[in-house]
Amino acid sequence: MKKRIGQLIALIKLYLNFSDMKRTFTLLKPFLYRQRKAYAGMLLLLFTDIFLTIAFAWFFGNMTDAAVRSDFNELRRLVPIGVSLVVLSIVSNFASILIETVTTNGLKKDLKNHLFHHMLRLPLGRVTSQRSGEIMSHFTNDINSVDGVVGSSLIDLIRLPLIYVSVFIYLLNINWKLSLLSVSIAPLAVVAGAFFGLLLRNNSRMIHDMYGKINSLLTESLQGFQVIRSFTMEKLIYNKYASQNQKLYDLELANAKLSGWFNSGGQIVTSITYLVSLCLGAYYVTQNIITVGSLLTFVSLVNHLVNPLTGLAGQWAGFQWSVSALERVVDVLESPTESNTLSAYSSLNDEPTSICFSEVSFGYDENNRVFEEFSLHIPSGKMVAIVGPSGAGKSTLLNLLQGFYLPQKGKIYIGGKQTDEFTLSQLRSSIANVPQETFLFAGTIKENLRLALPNLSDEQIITATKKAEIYDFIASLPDGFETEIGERGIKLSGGQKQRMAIARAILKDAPILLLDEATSALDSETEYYVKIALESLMKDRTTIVIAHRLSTIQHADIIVVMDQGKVTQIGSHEELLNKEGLYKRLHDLQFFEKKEKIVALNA
Ligand SMILES: Nc1ncnc2c1ncn2[C@@H]1O[C@H](COP(=O)(O)OP(=O)(O)OP(=O)(O)O)[C@@H](O)[C@H]1O
Repeated sequence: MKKRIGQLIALIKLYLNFSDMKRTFTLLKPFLYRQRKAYAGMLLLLFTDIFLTIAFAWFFGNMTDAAVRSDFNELRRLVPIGVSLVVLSIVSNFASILIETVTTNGLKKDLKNHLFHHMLRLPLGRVTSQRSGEIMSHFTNDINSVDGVVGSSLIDLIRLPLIYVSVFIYLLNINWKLSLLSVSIAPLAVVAGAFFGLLLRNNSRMIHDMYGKINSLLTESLQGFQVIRSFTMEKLIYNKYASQNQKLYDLELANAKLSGWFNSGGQIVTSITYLVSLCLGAYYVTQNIITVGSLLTFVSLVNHLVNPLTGLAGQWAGFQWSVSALERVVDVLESPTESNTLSAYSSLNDEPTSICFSEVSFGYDENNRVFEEFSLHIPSGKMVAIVGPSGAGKSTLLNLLQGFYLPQKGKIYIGGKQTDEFTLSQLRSSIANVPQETFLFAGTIKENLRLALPNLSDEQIITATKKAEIYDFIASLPDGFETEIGERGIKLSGGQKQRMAIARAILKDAPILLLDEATSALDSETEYYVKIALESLMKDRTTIVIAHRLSTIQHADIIVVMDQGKVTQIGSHEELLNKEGLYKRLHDLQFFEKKEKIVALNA
């Protein structure tokens, strides 16, 4: 019981905390402003709507009175007015639908573009720390839930009170006692609305979170489909999905019940008001206090007294639904980006350039450092190989150099200039990277190769693929360079993907070349030829090579041995072999392993 009261108090505090709403509207302000013309149109239609509401009630009452009096002249005068009102109503409805689409869908489109623009500029760590399904649900579910705070919902915040006041004033003129009695029920509707809004907001928040979770599960299931198959996880993953779906269903059901109660409450208030006005009004007619027409005008307008109140409360509920979705989007949009503009290729210079890490300290999380005061100088145009055990920080070094992460301490220099003197576009355009895992986009082979540089000619592409030893394979395909390779390049083998990545690096033609296990997926023969191509590519470039197989880096100008984020040895292959240390141990291990394999094959 105590716990429940505590929960309720926490909920009320949350509800009365308007900072989320403030954040949401700060986010929406420029997008609403962009639709200002449409909103001006909506305001115009709003006054037309109020005019039509009262005019129809007036028309209805006057027609009735004229009929009761058998006044044909009056009827003849009224009919064209009625027709005009109907025409105006049709035009205004059509315009409302059109303007509603412009404001709501236009805003959603702009907001989605803005979110994607922002997401593309977020630091890598921020994006990779969130599950991709969660991010997807911002675009699919969260932004699409914006309807409660924009378009007609926003205008309703003005429209409903205005209708309320206008109708009330008009009804006062008919009979003030009847009018006052009709509005006496108003506070009940307001209190009920506020209470249901409170419950709905909390539920809405949980529903949006659940959408995010389910989206994540679905995305991961598709991405890891092969793993699911090989570990026979189908039943497990299905049960997880079904259970999350059940939770979503329960939450949505609870929401529906709340909305149901809320609507029924509104209906009760409306019906009571209607019945009371009708009974009392009928009595006034019998006493000749008001005419039959006035009574009809009154009862047809009295709904507009209660509806704005229940409508406002309903608006409030929709508002809560939207705010709870948009605050998830605001969380992303408030994350600082690494640049103000979207990066695009920006050539710096083709000259080989030196690289220097000076007392760099870095950890993916502050308390868990990968590097502590790490320093390394790589002379311009040289090939440096980095070896060391798994987890030593080799790939992290390449991540830092490309500005994917920023060091917590220390500096990185390229050609004597600190990296933050370059724009991120310049920095990344001057580096060609062949990562450990090749990512290819769904599309054709040519489209994937064209990513390397803008305006590549077909000849350049053919030459690069020949150097990367992938041309013959591409030429053997029925569609050649136009072959679709599937999502993530699923239709290519690991070695083929790796050669595509090498071809891309050749095409990029950047002064710095990073090769992270770039030939690990190739068979010995292909590796031999690809290495020849890479060696010619390395000429006049500063190259960092990460390799586990020491046989592939024996000709490196400098070999750096890393262990636990520190340089433990540095020198040429021969120098390091003549010293006791990690390099010699790794070399001996690999050498004997190879020898054992040859002996086994010969046996
Ligand atoms: N995105 C990340 N977030 C958090 N920690 C990470 C991330 N990437 C790597 N690490 C951690 O940083 C350390 C260094 O990883 P890194 O990938 O640089 O090692 P490596 O020497 O390249 O290893 P390998 O030879 O296995 O590729 C490891 O302890 C790893 O767990």
